[in-house]
This record gives sequence, C-alpha cells and structure tokens, in this order.
Amino acid sequence: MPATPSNVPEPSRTDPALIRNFCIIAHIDHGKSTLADRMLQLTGIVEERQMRAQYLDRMDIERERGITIKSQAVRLPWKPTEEADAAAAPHILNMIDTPGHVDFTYEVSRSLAACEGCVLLVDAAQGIEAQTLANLYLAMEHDLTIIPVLNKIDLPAAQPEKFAAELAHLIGCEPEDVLKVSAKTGEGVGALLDEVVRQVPAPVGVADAPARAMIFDSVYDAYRGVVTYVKVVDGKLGRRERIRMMSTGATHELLEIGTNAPEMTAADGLGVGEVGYLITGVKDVRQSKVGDTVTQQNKGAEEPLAGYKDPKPMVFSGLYPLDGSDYPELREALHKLQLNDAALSFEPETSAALGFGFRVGFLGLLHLEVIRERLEREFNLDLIATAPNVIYQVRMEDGTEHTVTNPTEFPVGKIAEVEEPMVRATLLAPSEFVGAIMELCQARRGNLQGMDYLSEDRVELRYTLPLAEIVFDFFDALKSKTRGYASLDYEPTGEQVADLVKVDILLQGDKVDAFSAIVHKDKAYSYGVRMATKLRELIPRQQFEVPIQAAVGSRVIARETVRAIRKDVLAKCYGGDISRKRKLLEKQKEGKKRMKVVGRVEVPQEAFIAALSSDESGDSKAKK
Ligand SMILES: Nc1nc2c(ncn2[C@@H]2O[C@H](COP(=O)(O)OP(=O)(O)OP(=O)(O)O)[C@@H](O)[C@H]2O)c(=O)[nH]1
Repeated sequence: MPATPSNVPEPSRTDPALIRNFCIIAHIDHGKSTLADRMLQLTGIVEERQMRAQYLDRMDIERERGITIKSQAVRLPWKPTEEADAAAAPHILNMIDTPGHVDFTYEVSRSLAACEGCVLLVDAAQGIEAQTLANLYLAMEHDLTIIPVLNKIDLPAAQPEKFAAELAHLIGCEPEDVLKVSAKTGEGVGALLDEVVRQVPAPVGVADAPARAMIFDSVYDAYRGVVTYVKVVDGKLGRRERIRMMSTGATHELLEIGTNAPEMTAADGLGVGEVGYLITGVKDVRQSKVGDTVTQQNKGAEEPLAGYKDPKPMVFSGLYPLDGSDYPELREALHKLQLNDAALSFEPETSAALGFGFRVGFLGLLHLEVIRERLEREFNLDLIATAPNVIYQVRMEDGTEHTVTNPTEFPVGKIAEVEEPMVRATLLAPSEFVGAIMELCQARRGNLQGMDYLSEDRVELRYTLPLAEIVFDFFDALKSKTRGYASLDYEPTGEQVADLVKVDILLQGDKVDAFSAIVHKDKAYSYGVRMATKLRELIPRQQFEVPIQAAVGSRVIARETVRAIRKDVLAKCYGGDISRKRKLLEKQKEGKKRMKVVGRVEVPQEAFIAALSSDESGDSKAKK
C-alpha cells in the first residue's frame, strides 16, 4: 500500500515520535539486499518499472559479487496496517543497509549506532552463522531492539520451525515471536514493517540543543564530491549553514542537505532523529570520516558523540605494476580510490626484484581483494601483489622499537621480542566438524577459549589466533575441511609476544626481497623448503647453475638448485643468411624483456606471480 507522497513529512519537521531508524543485519547471502528491495517496493518509493535487483548496491563490483560494501540509508514512508487512515501522517522508516563482511565491521558498528532497532535476518534453510552472531553481539552492545526474522521460507529446504527455536533460544524470546518472510515473494514483509513501527523505539534527542549529527558513512561521487550520511541526534542542521567536523575542527558550508528516497532529494534541513545526507564540496572522504560528529560552526556542540575511531589498516601488501611504466597510473588510481575509502593507506616502496610500487594497508583480505580487483578492472592495471602480512612490533635489546609493515624492514641485530596482532575468532559449524576445526586451529597456533552448543548439532567455537595465521589461506582450509559448512568471524584483540623470525630467499646468493616473510620459528623450515622447491620448478634453466636458498639470518635452512643449460638460438642456423640470424636474436631479446633480472638470474614475471599467489602463500580469492 504505497503512501501518498503529499502526506510524507519534511525531514526538518518530522515529529521524532513518528521516526523509526533500523537496519538489517545478517550473515552474507541470507538475503538482506533482497529484503531491502522488497521494502522499497512495498512502501511505494520505487516504481515497479524502475525496480532492479539489489537496488541499493551501486558499485559494479557490489553487483557482480552480490555483496554490499558501502552501507546506504533510505527513507521509507510507512503507514502501519492498523492505522491505514488516509489522512494520518505516515511513519518514517529510515532503513540502513549494512555491509556484511568482517573487514567492514567498523562500518557496521557505526551504522548500528545510527539506529534504535535492527532486523536480525536468518536464512531459514541455513540457520545461524558466524556473522549472524557477530552482528547480533554488536547490536546488543548498542542496546538495539532486535526483531528476529527468518527469510527464504519459500525454499523447499527451509526449516522455519527448527531455526525459529534456535533463534529464540539465542536471543531469549519465544519461537512464535520470530517473524517469517520471503524476501523473494514478498510474503510477510508488510507485517515486518508493522513490527518495526511497533517494536523499535522512536529516536530521542534534544531539539533545541546545538546540532550533533553522527557520520555513519561517506562516499565519493565524481560529480558532487563527497556525500556524507548522517543521523541527527540533537538539534537541527539546515541548508547553507556552516558546519564543523569535531575530530579535525575543519569547517565547511552545507551546499546541500537531504534524504535518500531512494535517490538523493534535497530538503530544508534535517531534524532530531532524521537520517540523511550532506554535501559540502569536499573532495576526499578522509575529510568526512565515519564516526565523526558534525555540529554548527557557531555556537556548536562542545562534546562530540561517543564511539569515534580512526580506521586502522590490519593487513599490508606490496602492489607493483607488471609493466614498470604503469607506475604513475597506479599512483593516480590509488589516490582516486582513496577519495572514497578512508581506510585505504599507501606509501611508495621499491623492491630490487619488482621495481617501483606501493606498500598498501588494508582492513583485511576482502578489502585487499576488492581494491586489487578495482585497480585491475577500473584502471586497467596489471599488478603483482606480494603475500599479505600483518604489522609487527619489534623491540631491540637496546630498547629501540620498530613497527614493521614489510618483512624486508625487519631489523637485524639483537632482538628482545616481537609482538604480533591477535584476533578473537568465532567459528560456527555442525558438530561433526568440531575435530577438524580444532585440528586446523591448533596447527595455526590457536588457543581454544570456549565452546557452546547452539542446538544439538551446531557448535560455536571461540579461539584466539594470530592474525597472520588467518590472512593466508585459513578461510579456504576451513571451508574445505568442513565441506563449506563452517563460518568464521573475527575481531582484533591486541598484540602478543611470539617467537618469530624472518626467512629470506636467495637466488645465487642475492636476496629476493619480494619473497621474504616473517613466520613462526617452528614454521621457518617448512616455509623455506616450500618456496625453494616452488622456485626451482618455476625458474627456467639458465646458462649457469642457480642455487636457491632459504635462510634465517646467515643460517641456510633449505637449498635447491636449478641446473645450467646453454641455449644457443643460432645452433640450428647453419652458415649463411645474416638477416635470419638477426631475427632469431631479436626474438630472444623480446623474450628477455619479460624477465626480471635478480642479480644475474633472469626470472620470468609469471614465476613471481605463481610463487606469490600459490594457495600456501596468499591466495585470497573472493573470501565470502
Ligand atoms: N528463494 C529465496 N531466495 C532468496 C530470498 N531472499 C534472498 N534470496 C536469494 O539469496 C541470495 C542472496 O541474497 P542477497 O539479498 O544478495 O543477500 P545479502 O544478505 O544482501 O548478501 P550480502 O550483500 O553479500 O551481505 C540471492 O541469490 C537472492 O536471490 C528468499 O526469500 N527466497
């Protein structure tokens, strides 16, 4: 039953009692975006003919991968079924679609802070998964009203009764209170919107106080500059007003203010409890940071809203153009991506083996994968990425400290201790896989913290693990050991001292910086042997013998040899024609251009790529 637009109150004058701010939280693929689509349709703000699947996911990469990366907010007018009186003002439901992946937890957390309630969506054929739990805990931390909902009840494999009981047990309600919907057919979605109005509390704020609005998202738009999404907590923000960002003190003029309904619609202002966007003409999202508080420049608020955090990169990788002449384009592309991604950081770096490139910091592996794919696809760059690594704190015996984001910077000399970042991981799986998961976590230096049965056949395991052990192939190993049934979520829990060493790989006695890695002492040998063997297979035979060595400091721990070969391209060319000889030599020269020269050894580009992207050393394809 579409609401008549004439009835919808102006965002600057809406009675907060009529506003409901909510978000949908769910495990990946449980149907959040599809449910959001149905809500857009049901509230009548998107006409049937304009509707397309995943309306709110605008980035190409979001559509192709079917995942939500940036959160979005939409203002939906909704008249609850019991008061379908045409004259009554509709309620305003501000729906915030949140990203679902672990890398973006901070964004989820800020989106939650903008809401009073949430819809906890669970696939009725799959049940509770690791991110269902992680998001639920986040929602509880923010004291949100939680509406449990089972989705996909149209599927033949759905088991709504079983999972309603599981969900009810988890959040402490009755199984009858769990709503059942199909985001695909639309069944139950109207009833869900009615429940949002009934259960989610209206926002509270002080209308005549200085304005305080929390930024929960900011995106870069090529035409309009940065679009900042805010929730107004106190006071009111109006068009043309001058505003101040409280974390940096920077001031801007509000060129436009409005709401997404679902396209950007300008308004006079935003009042208490409203969710909408601001445009100030800034060109870089780092000037409009998620979590920051916006207030007026004059007579603004003194105290910012709580909870602001600077995004902190957790995983680093070197990115190098395959073709050295693409370096300026790579720099340009990274600058462009940074406009829209405050968490992306980079600095120039050179590698003897790979040439000029950048050391890039990411929130996690998916973030890395997404950035790499965007660089390759949107900017047409061919890249080599070095194996991802985490940040280490190294304390020397003389008291100096080093922060290491690149294995080649690992200090030499007397090291007192090395600290590495740890995570608290939650793993969920059917109980038959408990043994396999424990074995895997043990092998990755994990420490079991606890274990709970959510129902008789589903188990939650909690581990602390070094982040470095997860960033490589942990997720793939977990999936293959549990036939895809296990799910994983993790959050950082600080640093811990560990016995770590740097392993170098040498070709003909020359260090190849791109292959250096920081690993646990017990794993140094296996890393060394693995890399040496792999390189022996990948490096073509040269005209002299090439020893491949793995070393910790000056101690060699593994060795392989590529035997010599003399390749005389003129061998088959008996006497005669000089132009033919020249042609063969030219061809050989062409081939050599594709080689990287390390010391005196020629290593084909492909060998670098293959060695750096094998499953043991950093294949991070599409972690979902
Ligand atoms: N049969 C059925 N399929 C559904 C339903 N809801 C969603 N799906 C399908 O489930 C898949 C995942 O849905 P999405 O809406 O993309 O899931 P999501 O939770 O937004 O995923 P992320 O954005 O990656 O977090 C899609 O193929 C949908 O078509 C439903 O009610 N019934």
